[in-house]
This record gives sequence, C-alpha cells and structure tokens, in this order.
Amino acid sequence: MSAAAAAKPILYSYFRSSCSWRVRIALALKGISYDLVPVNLIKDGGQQFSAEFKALNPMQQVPALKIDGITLSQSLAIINYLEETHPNPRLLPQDPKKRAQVRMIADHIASGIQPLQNLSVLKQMGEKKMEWAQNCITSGFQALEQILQHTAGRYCVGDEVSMADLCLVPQVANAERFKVDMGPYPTITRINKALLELEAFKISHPSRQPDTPAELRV
Ligand SMILES: N[C@@H](CCC(=O)N[C@@H](CS)C(=O)NCC(=O)O)C(=O)O
Repeated sequence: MSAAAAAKPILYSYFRSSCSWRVRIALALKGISYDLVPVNLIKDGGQQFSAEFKALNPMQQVPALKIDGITLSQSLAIINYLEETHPNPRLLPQDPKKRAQVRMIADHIASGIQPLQNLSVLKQMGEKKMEWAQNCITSGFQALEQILQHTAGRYCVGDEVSMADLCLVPQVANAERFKVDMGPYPTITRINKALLELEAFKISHPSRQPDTPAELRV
C-alpha cells in the first residue's frame, strides 16, 4: 500500500453544512476514522473561497474528502466511493428497485432541494432569504412526503438505513433552521426522529463537531 493510500482520510467540513453532515454520517456508519479540517463558510468572508481550499475543490463548497491518494468533492460521489470501498454496512440496497428508490430520494434532496437554498443562493436573496428557503424546502417536502408513502418502512426505503436517510436528516435540520412548519410532513418527521436515535447520526450531528461554536454545543 502506498503512503497516500495508507494515510487517514481528511474531511473538509463545516459543522452546519448539510452536505458535510451526509458524509460524516457515512464515515460514522462505516466506522472509518478520519481527521477533520473545519472550513468556516462565514468567517473571513468564507474560507471556502481561499486559494488553498479552491485547489482542493474548485467549486468552493464543502465537503471535500482526501482519501486513498485522491481528493473528492460532491457528497454523493464521496458516499458512493465509501460504499464501494467499505461495503459494510451497505447504504444501497441489493434489490435494484429499492436501490433506484434510494437514489431517487437522495437526488430529490441533493439536486432538487438543497442547491436552491444553499448559502450562495441565499446571499443573492437579501431580505427574501427566509421566505425563499421556506418555499424551496416546502415544495420539495410536499413531494417527498408523497414519495415516502410508497417507499418507507422504518426509514426512507424499507427498514434499512440507506443513502436516502443520509440526505434526509440534514435536510430536515435545514428546514428547522429556516422555521419550516413540519406539521404537514408526518412521515418525514417520523423517519427523521428514528434516524436521530442512531449513534452515527448523533456523533456526526452539527452540535457535536470540533468547529461547533460553544453556544450551539449540546
Ligand atoms: N452538490 C454538492 C453541494 C455542496 C454544497 O452546496 N455545499 C455547501 C454547504 S452544504 C457550501 O459549501 N456552500 C458554500 C457557499 O455557498 O458559498 C454536494 O453534495 O457536496
């Protein structure tokens, strides 16, 4: 094994970033130990814009993961790599239909909700920021609630934790931050609650990160 392949992975993460949280959950579930380098998206005008970080991810977004001699960005690509290199526990079901449903839900959140309420978008919205974020999340959750009627068991797809769940919990946290009324989404709320009881979701939680400000720690 080369030195690069043997080195501990390094996760570039921001405590509050929902995309970073997805990867932190995957690393925790799969028992992969890693070093965390905080990238503060607010401080100094946004550390994601530094030349040093831009060299790691030209898109200037977290997360990024240095692993096995390569640097990856895009949380779902990272999780897919972890899935292929550390298959246990599996985050994609074996059954092709269930696997497709997991990817459908993960894409629904990762492509259809989160990018619309990302920090860079909200900065453009000025005073309308809160209303914009609420609208994006509400329309995404209305559709997701219906989808989950057909796919959910204890979790998003059946009773096994999957990549869809890794996207769901951080997105619900964003919804709560933007004060979205979760009343109309009982299935999303139920699944989120069940997932938050799992250790991997607890230790990766934004309130328990090395860069979590003291006043937000629990
Ligand atoms: N599709 C990307 C999205 C990454 C992303 O939007 N990251 C946010 C935090 S969750 C970010 O770094 N935002 C910085 C900014 O908007 O300036 C992924 O899944 O990793």
